[in-house]
Amino acid sequence: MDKIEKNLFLLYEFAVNRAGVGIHAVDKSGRTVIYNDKMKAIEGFELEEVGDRSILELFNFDHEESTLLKVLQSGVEQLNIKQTYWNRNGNEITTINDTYPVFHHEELIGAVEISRDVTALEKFVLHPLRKNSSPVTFTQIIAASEEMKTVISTAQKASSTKLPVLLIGESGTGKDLIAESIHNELSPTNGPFYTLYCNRSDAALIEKLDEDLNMSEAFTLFCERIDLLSISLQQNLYTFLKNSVQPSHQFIASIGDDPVELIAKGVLLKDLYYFFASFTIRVSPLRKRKEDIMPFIDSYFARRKERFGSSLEAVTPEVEKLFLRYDWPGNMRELEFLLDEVSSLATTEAVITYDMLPLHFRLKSDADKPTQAVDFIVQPEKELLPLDRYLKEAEEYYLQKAMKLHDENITKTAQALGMSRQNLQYRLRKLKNRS
Ligand SMILES: Nc1ncnc2c1ncn2[C@@H]1O[C@H](COP(=O)(O)OP(=O)(O)OP(=O)(O)O)[C@@H](O)[C@H]1O
Repeated sequence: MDKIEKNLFLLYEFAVNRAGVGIHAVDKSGRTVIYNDKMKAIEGFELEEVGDRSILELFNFDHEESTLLKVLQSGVEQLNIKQTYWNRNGNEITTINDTYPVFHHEELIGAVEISRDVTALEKFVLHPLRKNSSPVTFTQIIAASEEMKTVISTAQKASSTKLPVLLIGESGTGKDLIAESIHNELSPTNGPFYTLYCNRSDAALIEKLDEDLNMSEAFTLFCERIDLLSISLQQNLYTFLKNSVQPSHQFIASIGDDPVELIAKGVLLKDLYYFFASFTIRVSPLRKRKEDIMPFIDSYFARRKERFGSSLEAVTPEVEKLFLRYDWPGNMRELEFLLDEVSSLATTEAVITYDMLPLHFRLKSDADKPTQAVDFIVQPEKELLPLDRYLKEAEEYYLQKAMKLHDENITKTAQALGMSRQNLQYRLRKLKNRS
């Protein structure tokens, strides 16, 4: 490389690494030649792990499953392909990908994938019922169970003291909703409500908090899932919080598990825990307060009717029984997604019947009735599924069970299933995209 070319290369390299989109380029044999910083953040790989390795080897998938390879083979671009998956660090990511073949003098020399991380946007779009409506208040939180009633009354007390609050609960139990309700209950009212999505925060973002938050106006800062930040970023966050404490600001954080265990495992900084722990609110998983299920469904139908004129207003007793028996590992979020899925397919129906439930849910929720599994698969009165669809559903069911058995640990599950970690992760990601 002469000097001009070398300088140009350095400039390109600089630009590629500062780009706000993920860039992954492979040469014509499928070997990775460019893997920029944003792509590393999205997928959770390091260049050393990816560089000079074929993507087939890296992700352990078949030719037809990789868009980069598809494009290499066909020479045809693939645009706007949306993917949602868990990256290598266990974070759920949604990207929109454009993949292009690259030609030089009409000869194909490689392919480039450009990924836009739309995770935050997706989060916004996925909750149109909530985000487009008026600010969240305690009255919108379904609390039929004694557990949730206690949560609400403790949260109301917290908002009257303005002390920092720590919300503890599994994913999807409603911690965000409670945080926003505390903010909207404050008196006098606070200015803006900021959410720091810790599972997507990088060092720069935490450093920028100082610049981004206007310290002179009263605000609420909700640090969502601080346990997902690295310990060094938790330390940075703690330093920032300590220096910005003012009586007018409200600080709230959430974590996904018991703090004592998280501290013992070394994933939660003790100082940060103590900062928020003045008011600790534990939100039980939905399986421990099933009284909230049916009232939530009623309120879901009412909101849908009001916003979209939907005709749905009930579920059959059979579906109700199934919902009350099922454990809802994804809590209210899982129930809400399921209702979204069923409602989007409904036309004029007023009642959700068992047949309207998606197959993946029927398989999961019938899991505790193994003796009926065979009857369920082949029922004389129902049409048989095409084999490939059935196999896909069975794969999803089996992988989910295996993950649950190994506490959602990908490495252990992959070992048990006799496959590589990347292969399992890739399959889970693919199933997620289908659902
Ligand atoms: N008690 C409830 N009443 C009404 N809606 C609820 C309730 N609990 C949860 N939801 C709804 O379920 C979805 C998930 O809730 P939310 O995002 O608050 O959960 P979370 O505990 O903060 O999850 P994560 O830890 O993954 O951030 C949201 O759409 C929320 O509106």
